[in-house]
Amino acid sequence: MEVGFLGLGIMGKAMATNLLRHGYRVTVWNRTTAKCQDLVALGATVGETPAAIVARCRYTIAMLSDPSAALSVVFDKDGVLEQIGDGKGYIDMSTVDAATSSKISEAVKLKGGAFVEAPVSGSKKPAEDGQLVILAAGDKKLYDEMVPAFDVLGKKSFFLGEIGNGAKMKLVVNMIMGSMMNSLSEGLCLADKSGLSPQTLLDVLDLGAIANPMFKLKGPAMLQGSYSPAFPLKHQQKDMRLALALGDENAVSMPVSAAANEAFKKARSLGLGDLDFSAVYEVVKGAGGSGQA
Ligand SMILES: NC(=O)C1=CN([C@@H]2O[C@H](COP(=O)(O)OP(=O)(O)OC[C@H]3O[C@@H](n4cnc5c(N)ncnc54)[C@H](OP(=O)(O)O)[C@@H]3O)[C@@H](O)[C@H]2O)C=CC1
Ligand SMILES: O=CC(=O)O
Repeated sequence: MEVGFLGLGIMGKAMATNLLRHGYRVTVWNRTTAKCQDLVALGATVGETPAAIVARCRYTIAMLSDPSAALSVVFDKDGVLEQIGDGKGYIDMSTVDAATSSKISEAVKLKGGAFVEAPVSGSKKPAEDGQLVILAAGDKKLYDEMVPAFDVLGKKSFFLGEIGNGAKMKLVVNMIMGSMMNSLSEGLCLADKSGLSPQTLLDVLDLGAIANPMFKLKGPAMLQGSYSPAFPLKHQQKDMRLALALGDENAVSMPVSAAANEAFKKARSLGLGDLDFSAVYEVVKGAGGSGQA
């Protein structure tokens, strides 16, 4: 099966690599062309533009940073829309809001193509290991056709119905994750400032009812001040922002998430946006260290 792949960032590179390793023929495009080279070494072909990829491939997957990138790759010159049509499927796995997804879906359908949104839960390592959780919605026939590829990329796919439901589910999940990361950061700080060992706190957490893979994976690195990006902080803040907008639309009060978003915004303003989202710990530590008891 031949698949086009747009966007070779942290996630896209790992996902396209998995498809190649499982025997898919993959044609890749990335805005910064140099990032295609590692994939070419693994057997990928390079397409010159998103439109050229869609012209060549029956199915094209995108994994792009945010709503503006997702829209640009579809609607701009040499974009997906120029070549999408009957018999072609477009699958956007980026984390965006439901309105962005709906706009893309409507445009693709108007041209006779099929569209599935399929954001993923799981970071760089799950992407490398084919262990993502796929939150799909939209055209059910296209979804069914994509299941073999989703099975390569992930450990479980959910089909959530109409367009927008995948985007919303992903935003709810990441809103919870962002709040949890802030809570962990505050806990590590409080342990430290009150004379406890933060490492012992991690050990205690790991044995109790709130043990989770994120605390286990990120906690020790945070204590080392090591924030090599698996999930860039700027993307986590984008997800908090979009989740809060979903809360606005639905009149859901989310003070915990709003506070977490402020911490991520502060981290971005300090130039930490390209680090892992766990770098929000630096902001919390800074606040805790202000000496205002
Ligand atoms: N990293 C993670 O742990 C996870 C991320 N996600 C989501 O997946 C998506 C990708 O994340 P990730 O791979 O980490 O992000 P990266 O920042 O590593 O990659 C972003 C990709 O988007 C491309 N891009 C950005 N702006 C544009 C634009 N205007 N036009 C065309 N291409 C553009 C980049 O191209 P270029 O190389 O030229 O900059 C790059 O290929 C995001 O929506 C993120 O929220 C979901 C689950 C986990
Ligand atoms: O979106 C990030 C993730 O880890 O999932």
